[in-house]
Amino acid sequence: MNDLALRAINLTKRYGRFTALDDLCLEVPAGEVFGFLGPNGAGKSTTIRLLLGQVRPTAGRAWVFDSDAADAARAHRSLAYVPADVALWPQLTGAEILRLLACTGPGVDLAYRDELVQRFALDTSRPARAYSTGNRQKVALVAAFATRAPLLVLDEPTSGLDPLMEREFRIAVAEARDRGQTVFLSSHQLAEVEAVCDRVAILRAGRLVEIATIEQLRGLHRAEVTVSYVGAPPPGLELVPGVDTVEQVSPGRLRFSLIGPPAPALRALAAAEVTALAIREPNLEEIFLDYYGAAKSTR
Ligand SMILES: Nc1ncnc2c1ncn2[C@@H]1O[C@H](COP(=O)(O)OP(=O)(O)OP(=O)(O)O)[C@@H](O)[C@H]1O
Repeated sequence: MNDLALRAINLTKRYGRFTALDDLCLEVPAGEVFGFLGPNGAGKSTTIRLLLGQVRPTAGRAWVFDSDAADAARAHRSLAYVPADVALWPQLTGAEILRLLACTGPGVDLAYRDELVQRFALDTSRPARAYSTGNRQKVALVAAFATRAPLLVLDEPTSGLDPLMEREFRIAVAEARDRGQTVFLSSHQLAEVEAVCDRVAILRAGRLVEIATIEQLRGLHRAEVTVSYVGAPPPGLELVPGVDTVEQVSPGRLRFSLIGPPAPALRALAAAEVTALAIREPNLEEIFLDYYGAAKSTR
């Protein structure tokens, strides 16, 4: 099987004169847990629909392993999909739905499925019409995680789950990774993406603005440094490359923001009698807001 689970080349979708997705180039290696982020309307669902072969690209192409994404019947043999709005057969019970879904995919680990039903505290004896949004989501997640499909495409999969179930979700993603499955996770839950993903892509107004590991993203964004010292403050700190907004928070205490490697700033600090130093790296939410803040006016 191909080493790439997903590949998009110049993938573009226009609706009339409006460009929902613009020239997306993306590669997701098999076995990776990949986060797909973007504000509302950025083009995440459009991308997923293109990857699933549900809409045709205006330009470009996409592949799921060796299959052209447009050949949905073939491509879907190697993936399981959890949509953002899970719709189930209202008259069937959870158990009947899980049995039905098991017949459609590339095979199911039944023992693991039963374990997931317990872990997600899902009452499978009830008809789907009686399920809450979160319970419908659980049925779809249990069905997806229990398949042996090499690729799991999850579109906002935890929006209806409570924190305990979110925790189960994170564990299930880690187990999928351990089995060698690839996970493509579109999410608004930035802490979740930060916790489970190897790499993330950030989409803004239909364009890919960043694709990197969380560590790399942190390196591109501001860390907040707080330094305590006795005697004279470190001289010339504001002139050091990467240092910005130096602020005296109290006598003997400075705070500044730092982008890039800390070595030049540390050399400058060495000139003072530093008694304490704290570097707080940005979390994914702050990184995302950096991009999002700059994007507000563009769509
Ligand atoms: N069938 C369509 N016809 C016209 N415009 C569309 C169509 N589908 C999507 N769009 C537009 O394309 C843009 C991207 O939509 P998309 O649903 O991909 O965003 P998203 O990132 O998934 O957003 P959300 O996080 O809100 O789900 C939006 O501005 C949307 O209005």
